[in-house]
Amino acid sequence: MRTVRAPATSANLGSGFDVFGVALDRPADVIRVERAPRTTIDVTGVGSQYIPTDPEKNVVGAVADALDAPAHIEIDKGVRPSSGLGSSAASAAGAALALNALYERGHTRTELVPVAAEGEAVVSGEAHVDNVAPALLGGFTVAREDEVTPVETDISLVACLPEIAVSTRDARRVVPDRADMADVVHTVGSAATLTVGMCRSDPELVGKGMDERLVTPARSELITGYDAVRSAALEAGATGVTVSGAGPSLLAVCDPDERGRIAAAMLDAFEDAGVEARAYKTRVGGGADLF
Ligand SMILES: Nc1ncnc2c1ncn2[C@@H]1O[C@H](COP(=O)(O)OP(=O)(O)O)[C@@H](O)[C@H]1O
Ligand SMILES: N[C@@H](CCOP(=O)(O)O)C(=O)O
Repeated sequence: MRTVRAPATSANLGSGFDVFGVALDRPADVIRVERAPRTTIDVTGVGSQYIPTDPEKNVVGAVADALDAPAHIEIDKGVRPSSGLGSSAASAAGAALALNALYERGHTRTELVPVAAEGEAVVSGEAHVDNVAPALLGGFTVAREDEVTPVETDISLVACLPEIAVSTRDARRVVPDRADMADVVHTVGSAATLTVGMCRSDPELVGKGMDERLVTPARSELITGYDAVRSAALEAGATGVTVSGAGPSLLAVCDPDERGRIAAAMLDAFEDAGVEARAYKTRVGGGADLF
């Protein structure tokens, strides 16, 4: 038997749609795998009632197929599904690392990124790697078609998850097909600023670099209370706030000591909008741990 703790992740960070991602030090899924003649799946934990156990429909089934590694797979969910916190990616990355060890396949973590992305294709229709890359490699990751670059960084965050479900598949449908050149130039400037901020562990630059006008405006409309919660976080000291992944979570960047105040302000603003929410005071963390 092998066990993996696989972290939540936050993709996009505003200006890096389908490119940027960070591993969060909490919450996380725990995946246990045991050799078996065919793949079977048990799911417990947060939101487990919404997660299929059919290997054709659960992300870990696609990962087991891709590695030719049938197993009994137990998933203890710490990352709620349809959260914008890489719930499906945590399970896919965790299963990839655990099954690779169980069957001694010998793949590196970097080689497991496209394997785990096969799981993402099951739920969102596309094998995007911006969540599975940080879930496996840790830190801040920049994903291109042909490679992923991980960067170690020390950045504090608050992730605020409202009791709203936004599926990644639905949130991809609202992304515009075309962009105005001025908005593209603005986004490139933001993405570059954010990248420098991550390399320097500078929350001011990271927060500034989240700003963009291509994808976030359409997606924020799917989140009740978004504008009020974002303003509350900025007033409480966040250096930048945006939609986490495809939503509905919001991600705020800040100094470590400001996390409590920002979390409270975001929860209050969601409550005023009639939405229950929970907040994670977190930071950019490491990749999945294999036990
Ligand atoms: N192991 C899994 N963990 C989480 N969600 C899963 C898993 N397997 C399949 N799913 C399905 O994936 C969808 C959630 O994925 P997604 O919409 O990408 O949300 P998130 O942003 O949290 O990753 C849900 O419909 C859920 O039932
Ligand atoms: N780049 C993807 C990221 C989806 O992240 P998730 O955590 O919401 O699954 C997108 O923006 O669609």
